[in-house]
Amino acid sequence: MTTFKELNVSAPILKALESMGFEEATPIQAQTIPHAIEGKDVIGQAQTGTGKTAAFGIPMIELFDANIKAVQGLVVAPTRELAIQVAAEINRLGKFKSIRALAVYGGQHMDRQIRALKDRPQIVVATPGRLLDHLRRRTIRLHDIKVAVLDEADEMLNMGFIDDIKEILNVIPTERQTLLFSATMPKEIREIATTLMKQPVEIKVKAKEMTVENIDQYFMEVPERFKFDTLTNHFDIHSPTLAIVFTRTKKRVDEITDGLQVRGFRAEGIHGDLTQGKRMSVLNKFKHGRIEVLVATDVAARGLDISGVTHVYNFDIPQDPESYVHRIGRTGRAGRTGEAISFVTPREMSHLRLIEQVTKSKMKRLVPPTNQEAARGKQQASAEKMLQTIEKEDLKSFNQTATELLEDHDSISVVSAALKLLTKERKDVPVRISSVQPISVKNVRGRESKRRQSGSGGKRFYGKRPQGSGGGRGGRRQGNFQKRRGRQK
Ligand SMILES: Nc1ncnc2c1ncn2[C@@H]1O[C@H](COP(=O)(O)OP(=O)(O)OP(=O)(O)O)[C@@H](O)[C@H]1O
Ligand SMILES: [Mg+2]
Repeated sequence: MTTFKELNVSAPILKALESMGFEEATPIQAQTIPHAIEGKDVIGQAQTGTGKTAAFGIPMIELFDANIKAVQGLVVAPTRELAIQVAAEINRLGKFKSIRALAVYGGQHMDRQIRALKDRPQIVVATPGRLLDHLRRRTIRLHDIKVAVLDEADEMLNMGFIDDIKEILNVIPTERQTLLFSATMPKEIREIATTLMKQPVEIKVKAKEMTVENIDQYFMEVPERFKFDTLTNHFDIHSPTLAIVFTRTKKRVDEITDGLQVRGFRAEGIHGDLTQGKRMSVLNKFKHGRIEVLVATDVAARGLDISGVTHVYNFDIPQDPESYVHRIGRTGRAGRTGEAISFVTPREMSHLRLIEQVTKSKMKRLVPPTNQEAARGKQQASAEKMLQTIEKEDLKSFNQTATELLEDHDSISVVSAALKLLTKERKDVPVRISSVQPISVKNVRGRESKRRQSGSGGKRFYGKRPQGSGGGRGGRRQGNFQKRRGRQK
């Protein structure tokens, strides 16, 4: 265990860390902060939710001068929401040293951003497209940059972003320090990365699996046409509190969201075709628990830190193993537990095995729940509500009526009626989700060989990915109830 003081972090940052409730450095922080403060280039790889943001945020704040009114640090992140989140975390860390970070991203008014940039924040956290816009309009100067960070580095250096990143890095002085972070770093990407760096120190927090061990991983073999009913049945049994449901296309995000709403779940979708205002409002609702299910493309797969996500569903299994790691990493963060459930069509079983192999993790098979089990699950949730009321509430004022009821009716009928009233009628409206091609190892190989022909020699496909994600949360109440009854999960 390493304290931040032992890492020679200065007083204003220690004060901020204390106010944030960070008591000890996480392993990636303990291992990277000293090298980064020394001025070394670093490639840092550690599992999802283990504090990589502060691992690059703290050294930047330490190295920068609040009196210099110029952008001294740049963080590039793949999505707008992530840029906003990273800037917010850096602002919390830098508060007592007056180091400010500004998020610069697409979908926001250019004028407003230009004005904010004129205030000369010390750190800019940007998405690549918008940053290039500013560079071309000369509304941002990157000449004083001392440290450049690629968060989600492997994503930033895949085929979809590499040219933008090179264009950005070309503008930054070569004596810069470059820091790269991600939970995944495929070998091919690591090779590209090192060409952009100066003798980087490579830090890989040793872990048996690429995924976090406090996420329980499951899969269900379920034909495409039964996926949606399986999802709502699972919700009924586990009553998720906050869940993300990841799916492959924007269209499916919309369809699943609509279907969930029709069936009475508080769900909203997020994907790249929505306005920035809508994306933010959906995410905020989810963060504050005003919706229980977030349906998403991979746009929400990387980096987002939403506390209390209990369940991640892969409604569609992701194309590549890295995407799997990042998607399920939206739960089980900062030492918490979580569950990940992946739906796999029979033809995709070999793809699931490939994901297990690459991530060195094992998913346990779950049998898809039946409608009867779902109906019973909902009753149990109601029973749990009743038990909690018995334990916590003062029921004296109801006693007289209860006694009268029991004089005329047997207790089973009275309790059954109470349960019926408490249990939400399931709106069994048929929902049709338009189907997609199953992913198969063959598909992936096809793309690989295309990539090899283009001379990249990669083992897997790292092209621009579809954006999306989703989620939900589930059943602590239910779990307690079942435990009391001594039932297995
Ligand atoms: N030393 C610490 N002590 C306690 N909490 C911490 C510490 N460092 C970071 N955290 C918290 O842990 C959570 C996860 O951190 P962060 O988002 O930086 O993870 P990450 O490694 O970047 O994950 P991902 O790979 O998903 O991007 C955040 O809520 C963060 O505030
Ligand atoms: Mg991160």
